[in-house]
Amino acid sequence: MKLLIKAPAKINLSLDVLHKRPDGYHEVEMVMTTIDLADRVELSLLEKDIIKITSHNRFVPDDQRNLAYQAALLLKERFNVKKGVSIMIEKMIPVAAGLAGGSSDAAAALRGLNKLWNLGLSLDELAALGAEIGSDVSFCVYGGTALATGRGEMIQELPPPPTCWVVLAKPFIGVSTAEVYRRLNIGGIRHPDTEGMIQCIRDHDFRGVCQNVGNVLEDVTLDLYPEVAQIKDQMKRFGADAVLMSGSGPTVFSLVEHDSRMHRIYNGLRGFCDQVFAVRMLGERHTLD
Ligand SMILES: C[C@@](CO)(OP(=O)(O)O)[C@H](O)COP(=O)(O)OP(=O)(O)OC[C@H]1O[C@@H](n2ccc(N)nc2=O)[C@H](O)[C@@H]1O
Ligand SMILES: Nc1ncnc2c1ncn2[C@@H]1O[C@H](COP(=O)(O)OP(=O)(O)O)[C@@H](O)[C@H]1O
Repeated sequence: MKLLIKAPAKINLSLDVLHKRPDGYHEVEMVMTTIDLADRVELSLLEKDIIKITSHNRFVPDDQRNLAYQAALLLKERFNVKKGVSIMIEKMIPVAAGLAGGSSDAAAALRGLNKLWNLGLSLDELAALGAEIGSDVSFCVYGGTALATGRGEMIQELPPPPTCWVVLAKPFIGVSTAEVYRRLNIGGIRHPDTEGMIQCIRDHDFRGVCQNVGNVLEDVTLDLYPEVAQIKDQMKRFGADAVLMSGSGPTVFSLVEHDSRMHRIYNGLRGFCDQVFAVRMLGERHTLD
């Protein structure tokens, strides 16, 4: 038996850090949404009791470091599964980009293996297991749009944001999330208006959403990699309605209402950056079918 699961990337429309916790993680408030840029995760049932990972992308680990492997191992150990799985990841999401590609692969593995191994778990149960793998995995289990709090694993569903284009550009650098959090000067943070963002999403107010985007990790990554600031400037010059770095970066995204501007930004950035995408947001949450 084989299953093909779509594992979409996320962007952070707003990302705030409230304080550093005693466990070393940071307490966050993030408005996140999934976009139509997705890895394809193919799961094949193996009678032999092994987890096998393959991917054609040389940046994707093919062993226990892979978050999808960790998802399979967690389910096997927790529910005493004696069957195996072969996981093939067709990577479309840039790696170490602030787009939660690895977390989304893990979430897809959780959703798919629930079916392949007949575990009968709910999305809430899968999301709780996902939190054991990484802070972004719970959100990726549900997909859609949400407010994420705690260290990112506490998820409250939100309605989809107003329809627009999302143009993404990733420079040829990878960013360490741990390092970006470590370098953050919590005392100097200018906090985004998370409540304002949520209200604008509820009101279908595109201008308001654009005015309320904000990411407190942006300055840290901009200091480390000036090319991220250059991409932001380019997107603004080409007429983006809003421009922000996603997560810990280095991917920058712009929100764009009109098709003609989307084309202008996409074409302008392609000469400047190695990975550029123009996609829609995915409004709906995943379902267990
Ligand atoms: C910044 C964000 C925003 O969505 O995404 P990315 O840029 O990774 O996509 C997330 O907070 C990243 O989530 P994720 O990448 O799952 O983080 P984890 O694997 O749990 O943690 C990696 C490291 O980041 C730091 N970390 C992560 C989350 C958090 N709330 N506080 C932290 O301090 C910790 O040092 C941890 O060791
Ligand atoms: N399935 C996976 N896809 C991509 N990277 C993975 C995966 N599993 C583990 N990793 C590791 O996780 C790191 C962060 O990758 P990724 O999830 O793409 O970025 P981010 O945390 O910035 O959203 C990578 O450097 C890679 O070594």
